[in-house]
Amino acid sequence: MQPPASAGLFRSPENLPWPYNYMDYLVAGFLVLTAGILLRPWLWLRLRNSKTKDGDEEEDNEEKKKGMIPNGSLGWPVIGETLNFIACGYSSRPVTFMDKRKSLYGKVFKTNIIGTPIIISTDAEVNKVVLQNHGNTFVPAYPKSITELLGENSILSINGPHQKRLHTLIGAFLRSPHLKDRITRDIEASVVLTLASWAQLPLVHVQDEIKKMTFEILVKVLMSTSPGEDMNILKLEFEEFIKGLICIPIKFPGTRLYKSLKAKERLIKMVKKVVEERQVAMTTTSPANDVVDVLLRDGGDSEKQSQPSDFVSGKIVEMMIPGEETMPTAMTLAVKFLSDNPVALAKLVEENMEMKRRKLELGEEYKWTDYMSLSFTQNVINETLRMANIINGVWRKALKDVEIKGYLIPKGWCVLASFISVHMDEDIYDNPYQFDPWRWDRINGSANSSICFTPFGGGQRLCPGLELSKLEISIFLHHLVTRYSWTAEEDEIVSFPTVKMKRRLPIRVATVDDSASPISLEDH
Ligand code: HEM
Repeated sequence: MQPPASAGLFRSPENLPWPYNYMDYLVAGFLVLTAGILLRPWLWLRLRNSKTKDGDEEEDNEEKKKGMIPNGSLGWPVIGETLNFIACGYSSRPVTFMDKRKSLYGKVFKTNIIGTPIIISTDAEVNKVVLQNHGNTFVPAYPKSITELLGENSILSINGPHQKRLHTLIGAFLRSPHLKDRITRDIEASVVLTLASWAQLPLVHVQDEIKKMTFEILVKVLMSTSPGEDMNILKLEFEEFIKGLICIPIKFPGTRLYKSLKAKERLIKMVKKVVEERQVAMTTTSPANDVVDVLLRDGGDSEKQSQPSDFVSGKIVEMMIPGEETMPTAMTLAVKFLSDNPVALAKLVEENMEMKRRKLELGEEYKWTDYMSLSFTQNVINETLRMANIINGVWRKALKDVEIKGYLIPKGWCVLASFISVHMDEDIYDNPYQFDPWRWDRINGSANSSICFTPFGGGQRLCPGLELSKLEISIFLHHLVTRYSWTAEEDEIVSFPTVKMKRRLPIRVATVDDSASPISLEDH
């Protein structure tokens, strides 16, 4: 019998026996194997969630007892719903991905992104539970490139008592009035100089120009290094290092990940030099001046031992990551939203000019508490953070089966607690796409305000830089609006892979009031 003309994946060249030649078997075998491997997670997900007629009754009951895996679609094999997720991220409304599924399946739904089963929560109460756990139920889940670059013991990925201890230690320092008193002067100096330089330029790309300033402030807080040659090298190495945070996780000479790991080594070496010098001159009598001091002194009382310099240098480099990108983005977007909302800007100018006049009359310099007492300015900052969604949610992995509000999150699955969905939910915020700083006068103090507003996360991993960030933005806005005016060119926000201005927010700055001020360039 002859094979049909189309039979065989590779047609037998001559008279090899029917049905197929050895190449056909090889290729068919390969395809079956590949399909098997690729389909496995998808099939597993289907099976895990389906209630088959002949399914194990005991397991079925157990599932009922524990709640149900949320509804949703797992999309295509392997790629799941990744393409749609990314496409929405690139659009002007990244929350569309969530909104569409929320209307189909409810506030908590399942999906599959890059072959990973994920439960996405757009429910503020579920998010609260995910954030609040103590590291024994949910652990941070980052892409492989990030875990490689952070290392196993990074402050961003460790769990349990060690994380709690470090978090408390660093948080207490960053919130301390001693730091805020001291750092206010440094922030003012950087802001005043930066803004003065902007007024000299024909066009300022806020997103780029602001980065230098926020990095300098961050490094001052972490290790007291002042602007200069070392700072410039540190910044260059850091930029090289973070380029690898989102990349293909392949590590050999020439790859992005490899270059970033090398930059991290050089960065740690530079920081270590500062740490070792500090170790020699260390006293414990005066309050800690920076995070290096805090970490070196840790354990001084109870264990009578300082942390080794390797450990401290590693932590300092890791702490540059969460502060470096978020701060400039928050300030850039504040400028953007104010440019688009002249009424809010006028109110902001009024409040800040009023404080400036008062301080001048009293002949006092600003205290950090003055900046933080400006209620409309704080409203502007909250509204910016709500709409900006710089960290649009946090990813966690479940260490065991967990039930929240009747939803089962199975062991091994990822959960995305979506902050952006809550921040842009019209049932929570009326006209969520409208920049309305006045809304915070209505919201503040209401029952759900804290769980529905989480730009800094919450629970065990609540951002320890929260208060410092707000202080820094307040100082920046104060000096911007009391001394300068600006016109912004057309630009739009993009949200993927991180929040950015498409054209880096070009503005033209003009000096409106260089008269006497509690702060002047000469002070610095
Ligand atoms: C507008 C600015 C900022 C935003 C929106 C922001 C947001 C966040 C969020 C959402 C988290 C929680 C991540 C999670 O739960 O996995 C976080 C954690 C963290 N942030 Fe910030 N952050 C900002 C500025 C800063 C600054 C200036 C610093 C440093 C001085 C900082 C240091 C940290 C650290 C160390 C963590 C990890 C805490 C832990 O896991 O224990 N952040 N931040």
